[in-house]
Amino acid sequence: MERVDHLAHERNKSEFDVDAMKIVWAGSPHAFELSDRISKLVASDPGFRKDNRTMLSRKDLFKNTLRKAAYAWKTIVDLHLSEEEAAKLRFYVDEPAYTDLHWGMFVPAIKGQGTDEQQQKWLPLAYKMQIIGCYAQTELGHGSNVQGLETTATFDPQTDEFIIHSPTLTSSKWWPGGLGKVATHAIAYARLIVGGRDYGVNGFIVQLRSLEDHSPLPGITVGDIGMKFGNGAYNTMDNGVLQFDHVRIPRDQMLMRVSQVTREGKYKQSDVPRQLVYGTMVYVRQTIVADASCALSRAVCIATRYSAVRRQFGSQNGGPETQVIDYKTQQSRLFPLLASAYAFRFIGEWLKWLYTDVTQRLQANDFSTLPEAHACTAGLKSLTTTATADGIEECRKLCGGHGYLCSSGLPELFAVYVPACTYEGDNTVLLLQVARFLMKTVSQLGVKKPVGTIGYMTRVDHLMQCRCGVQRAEDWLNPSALLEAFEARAARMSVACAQNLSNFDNPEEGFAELSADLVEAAVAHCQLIIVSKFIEKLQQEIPGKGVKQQLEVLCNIYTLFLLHKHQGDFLSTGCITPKHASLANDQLRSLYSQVRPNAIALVDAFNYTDHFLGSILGCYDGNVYPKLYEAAWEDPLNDSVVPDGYHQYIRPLLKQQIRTARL
Ligand SMILES: CC/C=C\C/C=C\C/C=C\C/C=C\C/C=C\CCCC(=O)SCCNC(=O)CCNC(=O)[C@H](O)C(C)(C)COP(=O)(O)OP(=O)(O)OC[C@H]1O[C@@H](n2cnc3c(N)ncnc32)[C@H](O)[C@@H]1OP(=O)(O)O
Ligand SMILES: Cc1cc2nc3c(=O)[nH]c(=O)nc-3n(C[C@H](O)[C@H](O)[C@H](O)COP(=O)(O)OP(=O)(O)OC[C@H]3O[C@@H](n4cnc5c(N)ncnc54)[C@H](O)[C@@H]3O)c2cc1C
Repeated sequence: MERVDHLAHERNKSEFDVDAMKIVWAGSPHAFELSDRISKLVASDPGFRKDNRTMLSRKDLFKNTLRKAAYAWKTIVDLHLSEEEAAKLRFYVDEPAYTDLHWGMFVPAIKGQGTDEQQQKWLPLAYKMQIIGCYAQTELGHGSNVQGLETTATFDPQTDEFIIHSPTLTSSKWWPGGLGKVATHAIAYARLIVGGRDYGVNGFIVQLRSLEDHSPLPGITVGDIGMKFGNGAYNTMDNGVLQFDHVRIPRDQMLMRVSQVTREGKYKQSDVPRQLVYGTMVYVRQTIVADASCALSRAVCIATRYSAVRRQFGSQNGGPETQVIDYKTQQSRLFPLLASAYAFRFIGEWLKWLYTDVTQRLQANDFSTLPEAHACTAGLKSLTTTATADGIEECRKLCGGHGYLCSSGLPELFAVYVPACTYEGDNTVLLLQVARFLMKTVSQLGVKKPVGTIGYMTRVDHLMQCRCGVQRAEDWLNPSALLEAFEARAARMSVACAQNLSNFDNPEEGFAELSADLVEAAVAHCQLIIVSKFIEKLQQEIPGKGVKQQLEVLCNIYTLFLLHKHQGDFLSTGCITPKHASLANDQLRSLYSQVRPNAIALVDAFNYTDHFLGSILGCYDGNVYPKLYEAAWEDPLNDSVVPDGYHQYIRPLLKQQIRTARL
């Protein structure tokens, strides 16, 4: 049967080269080819079907995930996929699994915190999946406060071993993914105790389960922590609980890049900063930022395609009703999210560069950029995950009632994504880290020259008093005007916090009291980073007809939308006047009209297969209604016309004979 493209008229309207935009989105021709090939491979393989996930019981769901993970591994081995191809394959399989933590945290923790010998011993086993690892840091009583962890690792010089122990209920490890039912090993974080002295938290490689029959080793109590938010969703993951009862491990299973314990029981600190114990979190926060654009673009693709298909009101003389994408309110909710998806794509790319740079510097014993890398990864993780989680939910609402159906793909996407606001650092806690970095920067102005993402602070005197030069709406398209407004707002908010802090005798008390303002200053700083990197990206040559122009429109939408949303900050700090705010709003409306004819092509540029999108509302051909209708009949509840339970619970009701005065 011939397939009709219900969105063809939309695709014909586009004013730019979609294939060239696909390459910009992917990052390079190589990245595009890789992504395109692997996504099609996964989509065409029935072994990776995922349309029944929300209907399965937890046990069936979990077993199905185990099957898929094993099948993915077999595919990787059989096809001799490279590391890069294998990672893409896992991404397109699109099912949270223990493998995320094995490859995403266990392996990086050994690479980042293990000595050369430890890497040589453990990495080959992990690469071949002869051991499966997880990252066991969080405990029942402490997640954010890593220094408050209670698990102990006490050195026993008699046997040259550490004794890993959970002294209290609250010291039980709680949350690690992959731990509950699968991992054979953990990087467990514990307080290092040597000669009766507490040297703080360190990582240890601990075997949890037998490699023969998978039973927990002596002294290990381990299990799953139970159902989480949403059907399907993150319940494919076995987040676990773990208690140690005096478990002994050899001394060389302490990760010893940052500090060491000798055979004689001497504690030694390397000349690398102690904060490198937190290095895996910096790495994963960076990957989470890169991943945010994937989740947001997916939701935006669904909502944009469906908004072009859906019609409500406005029929003239029996003609077609209005496509909901043509309503200005729909555009003002949807297009900033489309622009954010692109903005997050580019900030993810930049953060990857920053992370690579800091890693190379660390290898050369240059630790100078570590605080900035920590602040950037923490702040951008917080900003992008909050905006993405909120954005997915907004996309659900943009799809009206049908967005609430699991077959829209949006409920599951939201349920899988929303814990990103919590894991790898609660988003507020992370913004407070950024605020500390900003306050330190302001307090050292004149002593230490701010560089990198805080380089704008060198012009603090100018930024504290500059006036916005915008006179007409179009002036807001000038990148310098936009940048200066964002820099001035960030600088003024930080300086105001620093001044207020100086009124407190005890700085920590002041920090706690002013923490809500500090979080807002941190948000302003992080938004400035995203805006400035988007603008920088557009200063490069970007090939393809009309591609750069579309990206300029999106960059302006992203920036002016933020200015509109946070106009309270801009007005109260005197960076702009109400007139400037009103002109920005006029310009924003004009930009929405410019993006409208290109909206479908801009989401096509994500190059998502229907399999990956997992959404009837977002399907490429826009043939939504027949697919929704068919899918309804496939629900197990429709297996029989008369439901199970009719004879027990419905018929007796209908047949009851109640004699009361009223009836
Ligand atoms: C897993 C990935 C899989 C696949 C990859 C593919 C895609 C990825 C996309 C998605 C991921 C998908 C699935 C993953 C799912 C779940 C994984 C979740 C895993 C976890 O959650 S692991 C547990 C994470 N836990 C946390 O994040 C805890 C948060 N808390 C902290 O980080 C810290 O405790 C703190 C920073 C909040 C405070 O610590 P502190 O009290 O010790 O610090 P101080 O405030 O006193 O600071 C001291 C000093 O150190 C500096 N600092 C702090 N942290 C760091 C750091 N990380 N790096 C460098 N420096 C750091 C701080 O600035 C201070 O410096 P100063 O100069 O002294 O001021
Ligand atoms: C799905 C999922 C997967 C996870 N996977 C892993 C894993 O693989 N390995 C692992 O080790 N951990 C994992 N975690 C745990 C995760 O890292 C922690 O939950 C996270 O770091 C937050 O810590 P918490 O739960 O202690 O939150 P809390 O710190 O208890 O936060 C509760 C509230 O207190 C606020 N708060 C806390 N401290 C402050 C402060 N100083 N100032 C102001 N407000 C504050 C927070 O903003 C929040 O609103 C996972 C969690 C989830 C949800």
